[in-house]
Parts: sequence; C-alpha cells; structure tokens
Amino acid sequence: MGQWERFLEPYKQAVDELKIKLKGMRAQFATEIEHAPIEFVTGRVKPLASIYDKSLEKGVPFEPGEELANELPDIAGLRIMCQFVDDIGTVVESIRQRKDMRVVEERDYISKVKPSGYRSYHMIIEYPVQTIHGERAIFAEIQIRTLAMNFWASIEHSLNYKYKGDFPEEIKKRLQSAAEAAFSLDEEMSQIRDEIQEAQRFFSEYRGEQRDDVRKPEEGGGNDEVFNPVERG
Ligand SMILES: Nc1nc2c(ncn2[C@@H]2O[C@H](COP(=O)(O)OP(=O)(O)OP(=O)(O)O)[C@@H](O)[C@H]2O)c(=O)[nH]1
Ligand SMILES: Nc1ncnc2c1ncn2[C@@H]1O[C@H](COP(=O)(O)OP(=O)(O)OP(=O)(O)O)[C@@H](O)[C@H]1O
Repeated sequence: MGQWERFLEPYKQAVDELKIKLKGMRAQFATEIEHAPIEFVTGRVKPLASIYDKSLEKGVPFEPGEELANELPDIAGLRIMCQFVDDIGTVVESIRQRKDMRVVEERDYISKVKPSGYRSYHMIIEYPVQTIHGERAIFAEIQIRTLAMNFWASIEHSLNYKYKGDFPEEIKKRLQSAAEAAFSLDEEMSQIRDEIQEAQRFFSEYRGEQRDDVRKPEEGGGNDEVFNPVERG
C-alpha cells in the first residue's frame, strides 16, 4: 500500500461511518417528527489532485502527515441537504449534542454570505476512528445547506473548474445575482411553509373546538345540529 493510500484510509473510514450516522439521524427524525429536517446526505474523500491544489494554495508541503491534516480539515467531507433554511439550525444543534464527535469550528456562511454568493453552514468536527493501531482522531467537514443553496453551489463549482476561480466580471455578477435568486426561493418556500403550518394549526384548533362542541350535548350543552347535520339526516 502506498503512503497516500495509508494516509487516506482513516478518512475513507470516517466518511463511510459518518454517512451511516448522519443517514441514521435522518431516519430517526423522519419517524419522530412530522417534517424531517434532512433531505439527503453525501460524502467524499477529497481527491488527491484537489489536496495537491489546496496544499499549494495554503503553502503546506504536499506530504501525507500531520501538517497537511491540520491545514486541510476537509479531507473527509460530508454534506447535509435540507428543504428549508430553518432546518439547518435543527441539524446544527443535533450535531452539537452528539457524543461521538466534537465540534471544533463553525462557519456561518448563511448570515455572512461569501463574496461569490456562496451560502452554507460549515462545521469542522473531530472524529475518532478506530484503526488496527488504536484510535485516531481526524478532522472532518460537514456542510449543511438547503437544496437551493446546493443547486447554486454545484453549478458554480463546475463553472469554477472551467475558469479556475477566475471568472469574467460579467459571469461573477450573474452568479451573485443567481445566488440571491436562489435565496429568495428559500425565503419564499419558508414563508409558504409557515403559512401552511399556521393554517394546519388553525384547522386542528378549530376541529378541537368542534369536538368540544359535539361533546357538549352529552354534557347538556352545545348544538350538534350545526356540527353533525348529515348524521341527523
Ligand atoms: N461552490 C462553492 N463552494 C464554496 C465556496 N466557498 C467555499 N466553498 C466550499 O466550502 C469549502 C470550505 O470553504 P472555506 O470555509 O472558505 O475554507 P477554505 O476554502 O479552506 O478557505 P480558508 O480557510 O478561508 O482559507 C470549500 O472547500 C468548498 O467546498 C464558493 O464560493 N463556491
Ligand atoms: N464537505 C463535503 N461533503 C460532500 N462533498 C463535498 C464536500 N466538499 C466538497 N465536496 C464535493 O467533492 C467534490 C470534489 O471536492 P473538492 O475538494 O475538489 O472541492 P472543494 O472542497 O469545493 O474545493 P476546494 O479544494 O477548492 O476547497 C466536489 O464535487 C465538491 O462539491
């Protein structure tokens, strides 16, 4: 086994384990609450070519070892996609509460959007991997974003590959405005959701009142004529 393969093996293991754990979190949310905050989860080990580019950018020697591991905390990367912006906070809080990983850094690129237009919530965690040589703590990056933020970031990422980060001014502006359009979509969807939830609350309260009124005749009050016209035929 080559030295890079040996160096990257625990990262691969961490990505596999974390994918299972975060998907487990998704399944648990889905059984316990009406609206599950996690839509889907992905993960990857940073490609070697990308590790190389990043090491040049950060001025770190391109050598497998501690210095590289500390300077590039996203060699193991997970991504959690949510339907609504509010879901992100729920997911972040669940990750903070976990006992099998330790959050070492958080970056909120949602309230502090990046100049490119990029939005996401980032967490760097320390995660213990069990190896045949004992326990090894490694860093992993978890990006949490909405589907709309992900749509924008995926397209911008592929265009970035073509332009190598050096976008013509016109394209830069259009990407920034596309990012704002994606965020408006998120805000509109959140508003629609809030209104639907409010309507649902109103109807369940109204039905509750109905039930109270239907019960009332047995208690000597109310008017079931209004609420049970069909039964009374
Ligand atoms: N598509 C896209 N992804 C981004 C952008 N900015 C950050 N990201 C993603 O977020 C990850 C981490 O970005 P940052 O938190 O800025 O970290 P960094 O690139 O190491 O930058 P520094 O720590 O500031 O040197 C990147 O590896 C990308 O996956 C962006 O403008 N567009
Ligand atoms: N935390 C993550 N979880 C899941 N996938 C990711 C994560 N970070 C990046 N990716 C994806 O992995 C692929 C390759 O990653 P790469 O490391 O080259 O991207 P990057 O992290 O966005 O780049 P950069 O090194 O410039 O910061 C891309 O499709 C990217 O979108």
